[in-house]
Amino acid sequence: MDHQKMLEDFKKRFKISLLITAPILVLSPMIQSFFGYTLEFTGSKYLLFLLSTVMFFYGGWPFLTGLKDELSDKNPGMMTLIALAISVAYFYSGAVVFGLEGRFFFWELATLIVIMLLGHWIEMRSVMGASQALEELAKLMPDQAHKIVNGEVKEVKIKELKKGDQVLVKPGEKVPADGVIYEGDSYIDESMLTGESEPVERGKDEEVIGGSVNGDSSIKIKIEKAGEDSYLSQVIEMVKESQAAKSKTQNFADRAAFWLTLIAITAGTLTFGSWLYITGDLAFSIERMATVMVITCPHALGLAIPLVVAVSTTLSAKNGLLIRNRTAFENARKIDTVLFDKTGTLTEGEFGVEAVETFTDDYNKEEILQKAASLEQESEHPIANGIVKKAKTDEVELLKVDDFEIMKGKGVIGKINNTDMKAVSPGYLEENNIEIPNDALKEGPFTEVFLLENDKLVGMIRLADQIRESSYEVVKKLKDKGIKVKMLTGDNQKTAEYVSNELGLTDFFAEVLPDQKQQKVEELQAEGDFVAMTGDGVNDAPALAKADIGIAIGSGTDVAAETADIILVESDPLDVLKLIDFGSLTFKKMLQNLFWATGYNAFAIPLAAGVLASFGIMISPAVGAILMSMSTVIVAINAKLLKF
Ligand SMILES: Nc1ncnc2c1ncn2[C@@H]1O[C@H](COP(=O)(O)OP(=O)(O)OP(=O)(O)O)[C@@H](O)[C@H]1O
Ligand SMILES: [Cu+]
Repeated sequence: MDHQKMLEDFKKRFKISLLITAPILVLSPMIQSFFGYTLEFTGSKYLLFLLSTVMFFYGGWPFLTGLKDELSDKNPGMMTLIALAISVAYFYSGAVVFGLEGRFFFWELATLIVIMLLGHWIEMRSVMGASQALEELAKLMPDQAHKIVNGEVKEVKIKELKKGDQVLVKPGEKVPADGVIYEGDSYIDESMLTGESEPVERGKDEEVIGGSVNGDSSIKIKIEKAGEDSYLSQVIEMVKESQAAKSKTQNFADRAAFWLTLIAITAGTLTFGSWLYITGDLAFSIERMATVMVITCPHALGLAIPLVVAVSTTLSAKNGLLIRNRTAFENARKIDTVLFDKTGTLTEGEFGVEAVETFTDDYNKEEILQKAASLEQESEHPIANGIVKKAKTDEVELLKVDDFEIMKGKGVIGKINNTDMKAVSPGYLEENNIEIPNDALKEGPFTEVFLLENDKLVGMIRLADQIRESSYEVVKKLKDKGIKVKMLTGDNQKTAEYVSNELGLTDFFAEVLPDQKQQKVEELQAEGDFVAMTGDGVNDAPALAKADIGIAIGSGTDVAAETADIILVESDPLDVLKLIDFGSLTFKKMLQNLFWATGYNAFAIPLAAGVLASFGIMISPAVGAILMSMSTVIVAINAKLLKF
């Protein structure tokens, strides 16, 4: 049954049970003596029994079936407790009707069931409120889109959109799917998707995400990803998965709920035994036992963590933190070292060519660029992109390359006109004892690529990458928190040192080959550090997987960073701070909820057991039920109060 139906069911059962409770109260001897009237006629006690039977089976049904489910799962919990309590009350009273010495519990039974139903109904509403957060995400998608067919605008349902369709997005409307603008430009508000507070300007050939809100001018977009492939659908899917998966904290809470149930049954039985021994009053002892079982019901405990999870994962997703592994996220408070990848993480990862040099008379500068760019055509590396881009703007013709190969972390290799050519790092030159010309390596955010012909150095291209504006802030703030900030890069010592000094890093590791990054993480872990690794996810995958917390900086709509625990959608290193703060906050909420849910038993159980009976303080099973429902509602409200 889905939640909405269950909610309706509880409501109906509550109302009908409430109606049946009225005559039960009127017919109950105890109520009568309290109000000083007598209503007894032949068979009146059988009528009372009949009404209570209806009450027990109709009103108590959700709890009785719950008992069956829990026992067949071998996981006794709150339904078991409630079912036990009402069964004891019902069968004992029934026995009294048919001759056993004692008194009836019918009115207690009725009020207990009514309050339990009401409590679970209210609870469910709070619970649904908290878990509705995910539906809010789904609601970000509009229902309709204006598709452009042969120049005419046609209204279509979102579901009908396919890759390649052209749609018009009017001012103020939501973008219906992920796509690329082919006409117009506008400011796009992505705050609901990524947490980026300022609208961003997007023009021709730039990407827009489905669910974001168009600013004040019309744009036309060509759809790249619609339906299930769209960014938003993937995010929702991911949030669902991470909500369904259990974190360590969740497992702990589940175990605690199980133990609490056992404690409740034990405490109930002990209470029963003790009172029976002390007073010899069977009825009184049963009432105390039922109250203990009801009040100890671990309902709040069962919900303490899932409610926080529901709120937390959705809030994170809305703010551009996609959580794939919740245990890692909840561990964010433990981070004492953050390891950043350099290129594309601390720096923009967009290389511009600063200078082209030639070291021989056989080549002019343009030829150096031409050969290098030709080699780099096939590579996806940001350095390669920078070089190829420069060649294109300079309108340099690119040559055909044979036997192209990538030397990971070192450069590229290939044949041009049957001559071996390489574009490589300074590290490669050192390894092969090729002398690097004086002054070739310049101080600054520069990366040099050397061109070799038949292993002879012929030229060089110097590229520059910018340090991200926000890197300065994130390093400072992390250090203020007492967290060590280190950098890992495949780039050369000199560049790494420059960036490290600029940013004020704790430490850095340069010329680390892609397959050594993971080892570095291990080394730090061996020193006892709890390491968060932040990288762009492409060549950092093993290191991300190895780190205690792997954080991928996914650019734009790329959600597919498979090995990371957490993905930062905005590609902003500052989000690492948000992650640590929000992760710690989420964990704190969970602890608070666990405390509320378990701690309240410390006073509730003795109270219910009648420890204060000699002071005249004693609560009925129904009041016990009110208290137990209240503790659940408090837990739900506390979860809902979580703020990003
Ligand atoms: N396609 C390429 N062309 C030329 N040189 C390359 C190429 N790919 C890698 N290199 C050289 O190898 C070095 C290390 O590259 P690698 O991909 O391991 O690190 P990176 O991605 O540049 O830096 P980071 O580790 O900070 O992300 C580069 O700095 C560059 O000198
Ligand atoms: Cu409960």
